[in-house]
Amino acid sequence: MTHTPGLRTRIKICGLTREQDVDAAVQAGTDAIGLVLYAKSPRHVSAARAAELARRLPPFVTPVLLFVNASPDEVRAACDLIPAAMLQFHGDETPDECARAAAGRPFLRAARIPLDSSQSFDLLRFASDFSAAQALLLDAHVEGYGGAGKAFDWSRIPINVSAHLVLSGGLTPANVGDGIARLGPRCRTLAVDVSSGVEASKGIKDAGKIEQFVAAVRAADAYLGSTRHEHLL
Ligand SMILES: O=C(O)c1ccccc1NCC(=O)[C@H](O)[C@H](O)COP(=O)(O)O
Repeated sequence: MTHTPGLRTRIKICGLTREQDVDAAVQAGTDAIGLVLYAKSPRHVSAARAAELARRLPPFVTPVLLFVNASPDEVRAACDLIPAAMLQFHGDETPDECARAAAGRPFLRAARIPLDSSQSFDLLRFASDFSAAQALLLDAHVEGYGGAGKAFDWSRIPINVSAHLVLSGGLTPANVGDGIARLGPRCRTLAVDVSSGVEASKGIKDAGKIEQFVAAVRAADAYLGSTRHEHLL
């Protein structure tokens, strides 16, 4: 199975810190929001604050708790406050460390693709190592681990990744459609994840940009769906 144009591309908005931004993301029709539980991030929220924000979510919008090299105890304590959460491991965690910290909960594993194309990255090997992950989140390898608004070279993704992928890193309303068109056919299902591209400043989202981002994803899905129908005629 690949991410055929009939499938809706799922949308995650990451790095929310304010109630009005959670409401804007929900209102725009996103599928998930990311809450950064990494103390060094400018978008950091405490587990208690993440729980407050997650409480605003209606059913079927998933809170995703983002960790960087956190201990299993830290992860468990946050999950106790937000039992419906999915997890995102965005640091240097090994497959065993992810499994131990997740303790059976669904998780995303960030694959940090080097910006310098002379540095190799074996995504197929990574996918095999992290086969317990529900999806691989593709991001640029940046200082500070993520949320830098930098896009990696999408042509580095192999043609056939038999994994569920989340494309992230430097997405904006202007380039997300191109990303969907290029990566959708290479994976099982595709979601997109954005932080900087819908912000007014770090941790402060812009409701208008969120709307534009969601509209661009929907337009790409509709366009790809219609071109597929043309092929079938
Ligand atoms: O947002 C952060 O500050 C952050 C810090 C450390 C690890 C990950 C972080 N964010 C990850 C994300 O927001 C997204 O998953 C992804 O990196 C997209 O970010 P952006 O390029 O800013 O759209």
